[in-house]
Amino acid sequence: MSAEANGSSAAATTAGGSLQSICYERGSLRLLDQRKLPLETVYLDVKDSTDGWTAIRDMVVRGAPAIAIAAALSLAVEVSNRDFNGTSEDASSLLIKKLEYLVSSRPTAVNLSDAVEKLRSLVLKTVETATEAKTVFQAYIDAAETMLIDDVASNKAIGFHGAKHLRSNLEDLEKISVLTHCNTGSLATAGYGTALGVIRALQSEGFLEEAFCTETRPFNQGSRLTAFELVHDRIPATLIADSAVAALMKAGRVNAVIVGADRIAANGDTANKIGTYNVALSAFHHGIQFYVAAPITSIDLSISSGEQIVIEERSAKELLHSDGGRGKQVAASGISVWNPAFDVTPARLITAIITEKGVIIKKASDEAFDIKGFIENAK
Ligand SMILES: CSC[C@@H](O)[C@@H](O)C(=O)COP(=O)(O)O
Repeated sequence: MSAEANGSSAAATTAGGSLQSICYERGSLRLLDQRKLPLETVYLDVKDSTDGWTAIRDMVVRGAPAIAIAAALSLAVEVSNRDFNGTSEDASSLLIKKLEYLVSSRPTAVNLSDAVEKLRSLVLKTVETATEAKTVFQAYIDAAETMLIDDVASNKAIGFHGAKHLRSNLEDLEKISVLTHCNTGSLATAGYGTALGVIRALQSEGFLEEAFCTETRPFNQGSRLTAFELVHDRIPATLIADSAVAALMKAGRVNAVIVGADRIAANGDTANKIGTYNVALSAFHHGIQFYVAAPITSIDLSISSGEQIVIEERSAKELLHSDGGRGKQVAASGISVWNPAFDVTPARLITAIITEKGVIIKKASDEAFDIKGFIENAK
């Protein structure tokens, strides 16, 4: 993976004005190094799946949809640029082996394993009729590129459904203030964002009073990335420490919470960035609506509850040192550390789940969601 320093913050902006963490054209993939934001805009060249795996594990690119797309495209670039003398079966085995490797980069977000499974099935289907390796590679590249395009459309639909739902649910308010946690914006997706996409939609409809973003320790996705996106889009916004959430709610300054998801179980239990559960408990105590905004690809119907979600644990250094592990030591030497990257918010604390197909709500008496039924009806 090679670094290409790119002097101005305009480098992280598309012609259309939205921030872009994944810059792709056939045969070339560059990822915005999110570890360096907001102070430096540096793109790293990703030449193959090994670079893709490293970029995901080391948090160059992060956020559930973005890591799935970056993984898929890193392999697309690898096969676009290589001379290959094998058969279609050889091409298929190579792709499947590399997909299995890519899925091992981070465990919690289901979007990555969902993308890998879809691409794997596509490769296996293609090889049934393809006689040449290049046909298998081409089918793979086309499918990976479609994932990039589809994600932006899906996020815009989440924004639309979310804003509509919140406007009707909070119709007695002229404008609302929304709290979010972690980063779920353009940087965490192919563009626009999920929870932050809903905030963008509320803002463009004139219904947003103010957005609050938490720091999201220890990696500071909120203070470094969400704050960066909110300032970039000129959305009225205030940064708070994670520990200020309850006080902010008690002061009556939040009307709704909207967060993203890394994996949603069939009953609606949701894994998201560590600290989300604290925010949900606080919202529940203060009678504030708590929404999850995520694409259908973040739903894992193979697990019945959040207890089955594997939670990634990250390096102690992220807590022991400042700047998410990249700065100087700030904790006492010798202390032991527990650093889970995600937690699970139980479905009973979640008001509704906003997807690109509409909003999943509970029956009044239910604590869980019927997500399977919703998806079947939405087909
Ligand atoms: C649209 S991104 C949704 C989630 O992936 C996001 O809220 C989150 O938890 C990201 O965690 P990260 O560790 O930064 O990858």
